[in-house]
Amino acid sequence: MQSTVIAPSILSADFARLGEEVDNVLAAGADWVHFDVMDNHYVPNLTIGPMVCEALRKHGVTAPIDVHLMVEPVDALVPMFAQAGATHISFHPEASLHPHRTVQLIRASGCRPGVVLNPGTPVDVLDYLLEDLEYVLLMSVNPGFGGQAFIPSTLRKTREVRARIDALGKPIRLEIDGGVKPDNIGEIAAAGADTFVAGSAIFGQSDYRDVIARMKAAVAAVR
Ligand SMILES: O=C(CO)[C@H](O)[C@H](O)COP(=O)(O)O
Repeated sequence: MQSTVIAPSILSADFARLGEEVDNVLAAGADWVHFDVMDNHYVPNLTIGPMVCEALRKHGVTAPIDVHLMVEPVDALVPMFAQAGATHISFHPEASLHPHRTVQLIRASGCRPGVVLNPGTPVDVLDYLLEDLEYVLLMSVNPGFGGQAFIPSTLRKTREVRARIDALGKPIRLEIDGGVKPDNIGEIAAAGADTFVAGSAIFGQSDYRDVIARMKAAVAAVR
């Protein structure tokens, strides 16, 4: 079983104080930094690029940086993020002309590859990709914005992908992103997830340590 990872999404951080916000969530017990890249093309929003990732590394952040590319096309950004200090890079397979080649490119760039399934994307997209991945990211909201409600069918999809990973027998992480909160993270973990992205649930609270501890306790109670 993979260790539990809590990955705060900096989409909900105070961007005017980003370095300090990231320091604070990591000091409060977060494991990874989740870095949402939106291009106003693949998704109807615009966020941050490799320069901000590099700035976090220069600021002294040493934790894994989990870059979620909500962009189309994908490949040109992969080496840029690898160079900027990303450790994990995930992308939406329908946004790449050759998704398997993109997986190879991420690995060749020195990062861990993941693919992202939107709420309406069938799990079959994993058929010929899963064995070459380090993680699968299931979106539990439609991508583009923080603060949306968790879509319940994600639990069924989480169980389906968990079964595929277990059948393969490889240490592939199963990450869930969107509407994850202390009061639903337990059932998400029980469905088979081990890696949890949370934006508004963490950055919307004043006490990051308390909310991260409550999330980890809820996961530990079912794993
Ligand atoms: O990828 C995302 C949106 O596309 C965000 O990471 C996600 O929505 C997290 O925000 P919240 O926890 O507030 O739902």
